[in-house]
Amino acid sequence: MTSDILDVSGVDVTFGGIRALSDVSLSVPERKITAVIGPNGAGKTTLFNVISGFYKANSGSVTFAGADLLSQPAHTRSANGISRTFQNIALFPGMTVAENIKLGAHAQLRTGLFTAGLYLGPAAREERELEQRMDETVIELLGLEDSRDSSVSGLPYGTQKRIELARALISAPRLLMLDEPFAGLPTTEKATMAAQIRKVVDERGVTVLLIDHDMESIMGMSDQVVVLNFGEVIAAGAPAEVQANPAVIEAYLGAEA
Ligand SMILES: Nc1ncnc2c1ncn2[C@@H]1O[C@H](COP(=O)(O)OP(=O)(O)OP(=O)(O)O)[C@@H](O)[C@H]1O
Repeated sequence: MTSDILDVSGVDVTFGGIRALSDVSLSVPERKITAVIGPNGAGKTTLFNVISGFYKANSGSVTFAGADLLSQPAHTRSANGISRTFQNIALFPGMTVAENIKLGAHAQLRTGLFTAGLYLGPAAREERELEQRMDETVIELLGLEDSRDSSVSGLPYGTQKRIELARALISAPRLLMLDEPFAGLPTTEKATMAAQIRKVVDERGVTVLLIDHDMESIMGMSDQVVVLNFGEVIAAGAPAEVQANPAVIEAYLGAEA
């Protein structure tokens, strides 16, 4: 049996006169893939930003593994076991793939980037352990062996997306939040990305919550789909169920009109 690892309940967010989220509730089952979809402006990014602690909710609660998240600042999410990627790739182009990935773990290192310069012994040991963990876990899992020591600039977009995924995974999160993992990918690479996200769930036991517009990828890979429209949840369930829901069809047809 699967239990829910994340519970969003009655969340309201307003910006001036705009109600970006209205009484939003959803549950994310552990070790499953949940996708949040909806037309442009539906509130998907706002929901991600509330869970991440970047936006304040006017009311409601977000509970992760039993802990109340909304009372904790954004920088505690990593320690809580939550990691995320962003809509636009934010890698350091002059650094290598491995260096970029390691940055994802530095919030967790005891010595940290700055104290590393002062206490070389423990820092060097921690760095070595981190490299080993990186090679054994994310590099191999995401098939980045060949580009490990290459500079990020010049690598194909699909590889850069995988590096972002690896950077979010190196901290061994329980919940991985992916903001548009399929955006900008050529069709041939979408299936690879979907398969790798599924691998992360099945082999590492990570729970995935993602936002995207790519219906084919989402419907093919998700265990649960939650649909937002004008800041409200209008449907939630298995992909086939959601696809056949008249309110969902109406929301998408309305958005195209
Ligand atoms: N920081 C902000 N200040 C003011 N309004 C905002 C802010 N962030 C979002 N909004 C508004 O809240 C609503 C929901 O926006 P949001 O970006 O969450 O939608 P979305 O579903 O992620 O859209 P898209 O698919 O286009 O990324 C929109 O009306 C948007 O203009």
